[in-house]
Amino acid sequence: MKQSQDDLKRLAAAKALEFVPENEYIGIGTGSTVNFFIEALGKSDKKIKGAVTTSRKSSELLAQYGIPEIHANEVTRLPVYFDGADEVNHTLQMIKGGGGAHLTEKIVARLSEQFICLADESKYVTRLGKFPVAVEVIPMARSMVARKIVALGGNPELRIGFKSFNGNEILDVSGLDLSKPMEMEDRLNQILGVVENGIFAHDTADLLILAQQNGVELIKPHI
Ligand SMILES: O=C(CO)[C@H](O)[C@H](O)COP(=O)(O)O
Repeated sequence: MKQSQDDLKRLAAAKALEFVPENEYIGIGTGSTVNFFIEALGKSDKKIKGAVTTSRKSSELLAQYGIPEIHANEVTRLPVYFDGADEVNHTLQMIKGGGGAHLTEKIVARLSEQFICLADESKYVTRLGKFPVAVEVIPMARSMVARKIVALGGNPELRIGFKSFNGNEILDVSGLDLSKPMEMEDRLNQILGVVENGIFAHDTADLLILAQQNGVELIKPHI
C-alpha cells in the first residue's frame, strides 16, 4: 500500500534517532517532519542533555516530552542539527522557510558541526526553485525590498497574518532563477531591509535521510 507523506516523514524521523548522540545538546529545527522527530525522540530511551530549538512550536513540543531546552547563546557548538526542508537538491543545498523559521534555523545550523536533513521523497529535486523562497524583511522596508526583488526577476507575495519569531514579515518569492543558488542567496541578503532568506546554499546539509516508498535512503552530497 502506498504510504502517505506523513508516513514517510515519520519514517525519516525514526531513522534520524540513530544519529542522535547521547549526553549532548543537539539542535532541532521546525516543521511537521521535525515534530515527528521530537515525538520519536521523546518516546525513545535516548538521553540527550537538551536541545536548542528554532521556534515556539518546537519548544512547546520539547516541553511536552520533557526534553530540556537550552538557549543558543549558552552553547558554543552543537554536534548535530536535525531539520526538514521544503526542497533539497543533490548537493544538499536546500530551500527552507515554509514555516517562516529560516533565520533561527540558519543560526542553529551554523552553530552545528553536522546538519542532518530529514525529508520525504517529494522534497528531493534536481533543481531548486519550484518552492517559493521565503524572505524575512523588516516591516518598514517591505515595499522597498519587494521592488528590488522584482528587479531580480522574482514575484514577491506577502505572507498574510504571519510574523516571524523576531516580529518581522515574510515575502514568499516565486520565479527567481536559482541556477546559481549561492549567488541568489547572497544577492537577496544584500538588499537593505532583508533579514535573511530561505536559500541554504552555503549552509548545506551533510546528510539527507530520505524516506521513499521503497525504504529510507541515506544520501551524502553529490558534488
Ligand atoms: O524550513 C522549515 C521551516 O521554516 C521546514 O523545515 C520546512 O518548511 C519543511 O517543513 P515540513 O517538515 O513541515 O514539510
